Amino acid sequence: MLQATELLPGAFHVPLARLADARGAFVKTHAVGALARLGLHFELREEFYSLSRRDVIRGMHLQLPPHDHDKIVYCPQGRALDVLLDLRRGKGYGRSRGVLLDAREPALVFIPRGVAHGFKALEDDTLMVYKVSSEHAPTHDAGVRWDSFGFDWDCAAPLTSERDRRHPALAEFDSPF
Ligand SMILES: Cc1cn([C@H]2C[C@H](O)[C@@H](COP(=O)(O)OP(=O)(O)O[C@H]3O[C@@H](C)C(=O)[C@@H](O)[C@H]3O)O2)c(=O)[nH]c1=O
Repeated sequence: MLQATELLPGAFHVPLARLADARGAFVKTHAVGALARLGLHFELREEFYSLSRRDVIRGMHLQLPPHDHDKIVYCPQGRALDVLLDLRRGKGYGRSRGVLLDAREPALVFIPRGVAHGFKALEDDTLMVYKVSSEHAPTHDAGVRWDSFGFDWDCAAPLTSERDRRHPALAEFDSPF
């Protein structure tokens, strides 16, 4: 893993080495030792992926205590604007950060519990892979409306889910973190 950037306290963008040869490319996406060198200890409980067309916006999602979890995401196909929103009470509350995830320049994003996650697909067939440190708990699967926290998504007509349109605005969200 290459030089990491801290996006929000405890949230990291970590570039991944892409080893290309005549056959194609090789990318290591999980290395416990490299995460530990960033002070990160991650216990995998579930892994899943989503496929999105261009201008799909998913988010902003997080699981609430006691089912809260850390999350690692990466984009092995396509391109996405990945977005984090800090919902941990304190001076950083409500702060957001966006970072480009491009399969051609692989990187992962580590998202600690208490930080909501979302993204906009910048291309058709954008694949997002997730790893989470607790199991899916539908009763504790929460969110904040994607257009309620002042982030510029630069998207006139996003395709969103019914569930994502019903999330509370940031101003209405009662954070347990
Ligand atoms: C997240 C999740 C969903 N599901 C189900 C619920 C639903 O029927 C279907 C699709 O779920 P959603 O509409 O919530 O999928 P989606 O909007 O893609 O949810 C994802 O969004 C991004 C931004 C994240 O950060 C992820 O952690 C995850 O919350 O899959 C599971 O069975 N297990 C899971 O862990």
